[in-house]
Amino acid sequence: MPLLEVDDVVVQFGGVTAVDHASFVAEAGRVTGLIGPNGAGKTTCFNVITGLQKPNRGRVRFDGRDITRLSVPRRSRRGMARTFQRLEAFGSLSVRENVRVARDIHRGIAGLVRPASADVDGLLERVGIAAYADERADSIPTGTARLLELARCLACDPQLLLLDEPSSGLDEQETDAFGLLLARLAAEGRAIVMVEHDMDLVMSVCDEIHVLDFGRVIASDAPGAIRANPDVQRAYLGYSDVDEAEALGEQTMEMVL
Ligand SMILES: Nc1ncnc2c1ncn2[C@@H]1O[C@H](COP(=O)(O)OP(=O)(O)OP(=O)(O)O)[C@@H](O)[C@H]1O
Repeated sequence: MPLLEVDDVVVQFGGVTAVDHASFVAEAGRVTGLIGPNGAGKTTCFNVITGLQKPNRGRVRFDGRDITRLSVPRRSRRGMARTFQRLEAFGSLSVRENVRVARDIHRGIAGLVRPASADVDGLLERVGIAAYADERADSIPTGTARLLELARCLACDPQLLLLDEPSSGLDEQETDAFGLLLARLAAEGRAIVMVEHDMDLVMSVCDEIHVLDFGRVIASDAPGAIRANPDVQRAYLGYSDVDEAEALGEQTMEMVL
């Protein structure tokens, strides 16, 4: 049974259908990509999964239970954590304090009585930002701040980790290290769902990819099959361009996606 099931979800904003009967799953132990052109509905799906957006129809199930009506905090307590496209760290706190706050809140009363500084430093080490532990969060580079947000999620020891464009701001070397970290986090039994525009990262780290276009899931498959899927090519390139790309040969199309 998949850890996360999104079942026939529809979200409308006035006349705009942001998510259109979307169904997809994410399994524990795997990295799942959610990709699609700008405005395809990826972040709205994340908002529905985490409870920030009420769907007009459809269900979300987590670990076999219907959570469609659960509040954001209750979903978090069940084992979900997410990052946002826009950085959301507490700017005036240090990097270490940001992670400690997440850890202590997650541990509740126990966290207030016995703050877990050793675990916090271990998490900073794990995501590769220990050198920034004492820096203010609003003074660190964007890529480092994204890793800080990942560390804050991990402080809640989530079963499901939802990452919204986690590699933006990372350089090539940091992105490679980040891909390896994601694979290790999944190998621990977590389900990771990632919205990401860096196709090299998506193709190298994801076990399965769901492609959204105008709110609809147009393909769900392994990376190789997604790359070769003509509907996916069309969604990214546009109809006229795909004909042109086909004329130029398959290799050209593969380079685009
Ligand atoms: N709160 C809102 N009110 C009105 N329209 C919205 C709202 N949130 C999203 N939309 C619209 O819903 C559609 C899907 O948006 P969404 O942000 O989910 O797409 P996305 O795939 O995450 O895009 P991007 O890759 O650019 O972040 C877009 O047309 C967007 O303009």
